[in-house]
Amino acid sequence: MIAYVRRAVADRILLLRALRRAGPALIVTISALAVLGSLVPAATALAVAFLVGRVEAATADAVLSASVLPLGLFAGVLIAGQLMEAVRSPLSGLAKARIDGAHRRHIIVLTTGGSALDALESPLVQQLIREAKADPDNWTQRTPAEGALAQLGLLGSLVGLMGSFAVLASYSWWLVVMLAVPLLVARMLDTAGERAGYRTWLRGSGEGVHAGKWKQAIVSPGEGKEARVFGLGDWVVARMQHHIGAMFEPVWAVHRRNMAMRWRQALLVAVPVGIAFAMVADSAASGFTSVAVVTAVLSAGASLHMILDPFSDPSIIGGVACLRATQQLRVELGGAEPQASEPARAAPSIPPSAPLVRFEAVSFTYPRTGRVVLQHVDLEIRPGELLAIVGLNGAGKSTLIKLLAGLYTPSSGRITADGVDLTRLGIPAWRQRIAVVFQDFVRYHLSAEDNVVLGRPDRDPAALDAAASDAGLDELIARLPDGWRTPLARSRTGGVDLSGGQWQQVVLARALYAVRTGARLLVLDEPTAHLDVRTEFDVFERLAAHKGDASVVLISHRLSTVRRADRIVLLEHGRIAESGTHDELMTLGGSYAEMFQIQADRFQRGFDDRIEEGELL
Ligand SMILES: Nc1ncnc2c1ncn2[C@@H]1O[C@H](COP(=O)(O)OP(=O)(O)OP(=O)(O)O)[C@@H](O)[C@H]1O
Repeated sequence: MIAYVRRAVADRILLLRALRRAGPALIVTISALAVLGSLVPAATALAVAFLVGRVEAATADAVLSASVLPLGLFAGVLIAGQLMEAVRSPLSGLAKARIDGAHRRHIIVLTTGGSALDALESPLVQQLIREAKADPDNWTQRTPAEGALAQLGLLGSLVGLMGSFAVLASYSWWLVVMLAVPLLVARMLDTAGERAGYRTWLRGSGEGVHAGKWKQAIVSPGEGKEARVFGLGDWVVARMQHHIGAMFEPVWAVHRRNMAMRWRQALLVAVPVGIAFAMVADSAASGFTSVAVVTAVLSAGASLHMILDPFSDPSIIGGVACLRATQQLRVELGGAEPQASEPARAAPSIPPSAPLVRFEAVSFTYPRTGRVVLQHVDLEIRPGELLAIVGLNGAGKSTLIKLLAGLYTPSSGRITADGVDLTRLGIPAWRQRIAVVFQDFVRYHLSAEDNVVLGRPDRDPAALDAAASDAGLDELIARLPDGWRTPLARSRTGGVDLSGGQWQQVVLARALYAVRTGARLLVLDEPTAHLDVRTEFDVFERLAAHKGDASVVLISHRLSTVRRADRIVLLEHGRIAESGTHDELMTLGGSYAEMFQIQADRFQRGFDDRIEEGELL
């Protein structure tokens, strides 16, 4: 019981703290309106009693004149109630936008801050993000603002409750106990039912994720293509319905059970109210109580039901769940309370030149897998060099890049830049120094300019044009209907769709723009996989010509392209098997030489020169 009360108090405090984000003036105004609004039922009861009393006391020909004042008061109370509600509604909307907006920003900062990628892959973290994101997918979810404002309404209700109790107590204190206790118990039962519904939804919310994926498979232009070509429409809809059913059937079952059990609450409310009203009426009939007092008591008793309604408000349950999930998410993602505006933490500064990067005995295992992907990797990326990393599928090339980008930390060993461990350097500072193009880069539905600049501070138009020209993107930009401002998605007004190769040019320009605006280590994970051999070669030449003094790490499956790199590293089963220039590796006659020969033969026979797993003897 003590634990229950303690938790209930903690929940209330959590909700009240969320209110701070709306600003004090707004909250004070909404609170005042809530308190005044909740006094309306008690004031109405008193006005009715006043009216009845005046009518009762008046002679037959003076009834009308005696009614004018109480009727005016009655109307005034009703109109004031309506006006307060009319003002409260938009103010609550404003508070909701402020509170939920700040909360969403908090979640974004939390999930994008630090090197949270490994944590983001955890099913628990994904579940917490779904709960905490304050962006309801369906009717069962609530936001912190909805909970916090409902909590405020509840405080108003408490004041209203006191008002109605005062009216009841003016007749008799036992009436207060007789009506209030069963009502509170009924509300507690309601709340327990609501909580059970919410918990059931939570357990099945993963099904909602699957349903969302199937929905996307139909409506998104990219995935929708396959659904149409293969005639998958009905099948996809059936899958979607299956998951929606799996999510909501148990929730409906709880709600059905809640409704079936509502007779308990009905009895709890109806029996004492019936008895109390009968006793008050009997007292009036016996002449012990005036009709006016009886009217006031009956009205106040009836209004209790209305006032107590918010006690089981699902918004409070949902809002608390959202905030609790946020607290847990913060713990899972590293504990510290992130501040978007917080200045980058003091870190050893790195010079504006290309860094000397060292992998020192780095081993890595993806969380929750147990499989070692990189084993004791010792690797140096020298300032200004063009280093190529090659290897068969699954050798660990992309993993090495993710470690370099600070998306994961080594399971053992360390990575240093100019002798400073990346973890000491601070990942945000390090990320300003490197630009990475991933194999599965994101095609943002933004303008061409935003796709290239992408989050780098201080937009530099000259660097933008220069990067486009370096990447061979300038001709395409000139042909776009609105130049740099054209959205790169046909689903956007005036937008266009680019081919796979054109997208790679955009992404290459993104990397070169980063180099022109401060990055000194450019990392490219198969940036040219969609390009034909000649175009890839051109891109590589451009890169070598325009990288300036930046270092470049390039992953490619096409050995004909990487042969011009300063150094080539062959990764095999997570270990560096060979390292040297193209000529050195060919002389060595190892796996690299064998792969190169196979690709060259294929190319001469008219095939693409990429090599896949299984082709090596
Ligand atoms: N997020 C992840 N969680 C668990 N395992 C992963 C994850 N990403 C990659 N792996 C595993 O790590 C191994 C190395 O993958 P990686 O993507 O680094 O290889 P790669 O050399 O880049 O391959 P490819 O040439 O096909 O891109 C693979 O066995 C892969 O299944």
